[in-house]
Amino acid sequence: MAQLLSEEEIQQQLNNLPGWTREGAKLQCNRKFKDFVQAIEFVNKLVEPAESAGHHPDIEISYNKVKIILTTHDAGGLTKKDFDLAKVISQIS
Ligand SMILES: C[C@H](O)[C@H](O)[C@H]1CNC2=NC(N)=NC(=O)C2=N1
Repeated sequence: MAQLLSEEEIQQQLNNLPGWTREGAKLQCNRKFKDFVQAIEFVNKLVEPAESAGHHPDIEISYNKVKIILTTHDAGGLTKKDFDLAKVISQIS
């Protein structure tokens, strides 16, 4: 099972991850698109990297806005897996 990161490690990782905030045991990112279709296209692009990583974000879609939430459920908090996937998601437009 992935190891929970220390408070210091979490802060270090967050400093290298613009656009993401930490909400307790979760990482969160809000993205806004032109319309619903573009928002769904973005969500579709997350499927392959999430499946490859065996790690799956919670996703909230509201018309043209997408909220992505990452946490490692089986570890009960934030692990390297969350930050690794967050970095990949940040590269997707
Ligand atoms: C067995 C399977 O790999 C696990 O249940 C994975 C699946 N995807 C997951 N995704 C997330 N975000 N957290 C997990 O702990 C998690 N666990």
